[in-house]
Amino acid sequence: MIRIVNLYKKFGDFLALKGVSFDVNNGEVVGFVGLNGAGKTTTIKISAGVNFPTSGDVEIDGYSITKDKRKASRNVGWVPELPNFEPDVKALDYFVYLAGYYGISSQEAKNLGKKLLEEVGLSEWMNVKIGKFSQGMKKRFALAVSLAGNPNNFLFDEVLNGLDPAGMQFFKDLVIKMKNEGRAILFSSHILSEVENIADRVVFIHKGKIIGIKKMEDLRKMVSTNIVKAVVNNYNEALKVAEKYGKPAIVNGQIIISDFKGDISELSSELKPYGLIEIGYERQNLESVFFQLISESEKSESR
Ligand SMILES: Nc1ncnc2c1ncn2[C@@H]1O[C@H](COP(=O)(O)OP(=O)(O)OP(=O)(O)O)[C@@H](O)[C@H]1O
Repeated sequence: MIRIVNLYKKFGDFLALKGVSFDVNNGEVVGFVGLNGAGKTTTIKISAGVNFPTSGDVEIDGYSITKDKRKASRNVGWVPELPNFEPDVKALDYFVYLAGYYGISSQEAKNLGKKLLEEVGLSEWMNVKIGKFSQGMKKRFALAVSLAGNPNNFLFDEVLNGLDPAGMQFFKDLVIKMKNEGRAILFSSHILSEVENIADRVVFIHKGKIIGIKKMEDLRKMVSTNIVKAVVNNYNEALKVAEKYGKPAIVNGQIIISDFKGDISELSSELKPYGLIEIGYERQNLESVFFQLISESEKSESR
């Protein structure tokens, strides 16, 4: 189990994490979703023990990553967004070297490396230098390394980014397998629909704060069809009009009215004086639910 407790992280004067707390239970996949720069990687690096929090802590199966780092980090595997390995070393040799950190002897590591590199689809590449690997192959290699200590908890940071469809399916299938084995998995993405078929719950982060924790089934229920989108010149006045028709918010320079009630042609006439450019029903998808949460959080922030 991964327990993230009130994490704060400062980079100079910039507060990148502002009290991040949530749990990932055993046998659960938690999607960790936020826009670029939201704080996902910072949270994950702290949880992996490769970065320190300014305050707060992460417990991995009860071990504190700040006070009992050795035990905690042994129990967590981490697949980074952009794995960075020594380019001139062959995959299997590198695996043996890295497995040394887990206290695995070199003969044992060699056998384990062969098995794990095969499992992640790199059997043909064991004696090839990592510098020759594509980004997707580096992620598979990072996965093999993270499996070396057979940890019960995993952190996947934007692993699907830049992968081909076969690579994406490989990682998704693996995550489901790990979940069924009872492991705790935190899986970050900036695209909610990417985690749709694997996550049990989704933790939304925005500007260093958790802005919502939702069960996947509840998120699906939120995807309704009664959404209207309008583009106007004068947003402030148009917003007041839109309030009569539902719950409006400005998202990406558009007025998005959720829970829309009424007649769209009447609204269209009412918005004309405010420079109406475009209006129509929005095909609602999971991503609009994500943007809705962001816009609600921005609104409450400005209050
Ligand atoms: N080493 C650092 N020094 C200064 N600022 C940093 C550093 N690392 C991250 N930040 C800042 O902290 C914020 C959160 O960054 P982080 O990488 O955690 O976001 P993210 O959600 O993972 O985004 P992305 O999807 O782009 O990776 C950003 O504003 C980023 O610029």
